[in-house]
Amino acid sequence: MNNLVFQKDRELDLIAVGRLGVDLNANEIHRPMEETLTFTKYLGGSPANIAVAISRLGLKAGFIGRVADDQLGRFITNYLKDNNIDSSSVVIDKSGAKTGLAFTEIKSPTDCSILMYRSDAVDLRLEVGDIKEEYIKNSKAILISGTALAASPSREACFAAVELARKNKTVVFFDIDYRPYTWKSVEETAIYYSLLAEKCDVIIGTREEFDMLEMFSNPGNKDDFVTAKKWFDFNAKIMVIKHGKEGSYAYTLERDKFTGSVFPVIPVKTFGAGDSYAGGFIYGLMQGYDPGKAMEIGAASASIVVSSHSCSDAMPGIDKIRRFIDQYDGEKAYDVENI
Ligand SMILES: Nc1ncnc2c1ncn2[C@@H]1O[C@H](COP(=O)(O)OP(=O)(O)O)[C@@H](O)[C@H]1O
Ligand SMILES: O=C(O)C[C@@H](O)[C@H](O)C(=O)COP(=O)(O)O
Repeated sequence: MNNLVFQKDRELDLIAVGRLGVDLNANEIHRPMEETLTFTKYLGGSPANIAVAISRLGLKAGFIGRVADDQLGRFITNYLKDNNIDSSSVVIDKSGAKTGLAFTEIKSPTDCSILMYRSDAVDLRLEVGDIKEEYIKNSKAILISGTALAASPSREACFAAVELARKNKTVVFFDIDYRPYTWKSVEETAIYYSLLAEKCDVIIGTREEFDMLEMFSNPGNKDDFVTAKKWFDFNAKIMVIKHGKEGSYAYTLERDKFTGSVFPVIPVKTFGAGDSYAGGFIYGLMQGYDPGKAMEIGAASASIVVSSHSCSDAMPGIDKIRRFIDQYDGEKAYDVENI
């Protein structure tokens, strides 16, 4: 059981809001990108990955975002449709703005990096007019991915989506997803993130992300409980603070603390952990599980995804997650294709 109230009789379970992008993951792994010859193209963008996770877990996901009116935009919308994600609120942008690209470098299981191409990124063209109350009213929850706050008009569109969600009792999840290169300054980031966080029901972020968020209100704080309490004084009901492969903690408004399990693996690459974790965790909460059990599903999903080449395409269904938990046998490399 958990303290969230999801409205019944809504067609959609979760609407993700924000970035639809493309990941280009190096095929020749364990090499620097300078020497990479070929890449595989996948759907990318943190909220897009989470929408795929939710859909693979058997819930009905929708998306609010903008895609370019070109081949990559069509690749993205086709991928959403093929994955049973409602794309009726994905707007085809005619301004000439381009899809954000994430080139990934996999030098070793722990040394990975992302080279982003995001000038005039189309996802940040999302407008308030793209946010339809009827759509949000028809979903049990929405998820805002923090990068969508980096610039106008996408920033205002996110605030509008959250206001409409609150008005219609649609639960608001906020995944901080802080990508420094998208922002002008850390001060600007902290201010807008904090303003949005005040309005959200569940906030998910890493310890470092909360350090950024609290740079004015709690400078130097490293205590997760102090962080959680700050947001409980606004609207938060569940707070999740992640500590990489050390695991994660959830705090509830009722002052319960849950320690998330972690299934350490020797990964193929490090990225994709946060998105798969968020997808599994949200799924668990929507099943009515307590935060501890929901975090276990998120952690197992993350272990599967970091053991795979892609983020979106590797998102597992619940049976695969359960089989992984059953077969888990300590920190080693897992052939997750065959679980
Ligand atoms: N190498 C790993 N092996 C197994 N699980 C991992 C690994 N790295 C991360 N995870 C899982 O993914 C969760 C989220 O990872 P984290 O790195 O904190 O997120 P982010 O990708 O947003 O920085 C962790 O709490 C943990 O459960
Ligand atoms: O979010 C992006 O634009 C890139 C993602 O698709 C990428 O694969 C990634 O960085 C995943 O994020 P994480 O789950 O927080 O590691």
